[in-house]
Amino acid sequence: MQNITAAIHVEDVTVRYNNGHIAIQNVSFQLEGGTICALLGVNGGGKSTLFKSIMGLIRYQQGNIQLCHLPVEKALKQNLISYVPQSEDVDWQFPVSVYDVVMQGRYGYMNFLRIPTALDKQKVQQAMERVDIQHLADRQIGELSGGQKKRVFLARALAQQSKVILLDEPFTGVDVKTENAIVDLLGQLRQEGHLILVSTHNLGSVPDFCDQVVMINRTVIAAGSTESTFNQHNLETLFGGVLRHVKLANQDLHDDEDERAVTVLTDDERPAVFYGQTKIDPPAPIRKKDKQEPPSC
Ligand SMILES: Nc1ncnc2c1ncn2[C@@H]1O[C@H](COP(=O)(O)OP(=O)(O)OP(=O)(O)O)[C@@H](O)[C@H]1O
Repeated sequence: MQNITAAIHVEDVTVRYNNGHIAIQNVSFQLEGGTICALLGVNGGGKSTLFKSIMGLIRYQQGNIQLCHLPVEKALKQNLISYVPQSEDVDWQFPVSVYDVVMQGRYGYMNFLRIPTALDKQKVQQAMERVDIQHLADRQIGELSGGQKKRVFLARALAQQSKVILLDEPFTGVDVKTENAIVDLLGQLRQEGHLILVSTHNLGSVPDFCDQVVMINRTVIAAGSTESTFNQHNLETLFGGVLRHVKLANQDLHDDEDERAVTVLTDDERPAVFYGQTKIDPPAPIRKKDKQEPPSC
């Protein structure tokens, strides 16, 4: 157990659901510890399916997955991997307290009677404090806000002390403060040698906190360091269009010379600005007295 290092090896994995739909096909990539990797893709691109395959929750028809250089089943038994699911995948009506949910992270260390030891209680307390939810310990999970629920599941992952952490859209529905707190926490976990795979639709923050990127649309479109992979070509291939105002690893993608996505329609003195099909807040109207007169000669 001492020499085990965080790693995910996915090799040529294909998942076909019972209705015949192939959700992911020939997916391959490798990640090592001390890394935060963004998993990016369109809705329905196969991100959750990939997470569930890595967690051993669904079967794949082809290929192989190894966690920390072990078969998935063994890695799960050794508590080497934890999973923060999408909110939609959780039954919030289930009558269980915040403390109990975080304690679930310790189940793998208990025998079948599931009686927590002093160490289990200590780890749960520490995990709740680390994400600042200790004051919510006795609350029912279903009573919490979206951001609080996310933090509860993060605390469960922390209590589990796993080497690999999968997070399925942790930033959906959370405020900026909570998002920043989660990003800070992930940075600390990376420093501690954990491997974090995080799916997100929040492209703007990817270069700020992720050092690796895997782009998936049924199969892997691109994978590698953020610097070499999170670029305009790959993003446009992945999302099938023109992207604007996304901060790339080394530069800003915005380019006013590119007329494909930005249309400025002059409406009297108040221009309307569109990014693709989306109208954004127009700039302040140009007041006549602000207008510069051409220099007189
Ligand atoms: N249980 C299922 N049975 C059949 N098809 C499924 C099942 N779950 C997902 N799918 C299909 O597999 C594809 C991939 O779904 P998945 O949930 O993995 O995508 P995703 O990338 O996580 O999407 P999102 O960004 O919307 O969460 C989709 O076309 C979806 O409709």
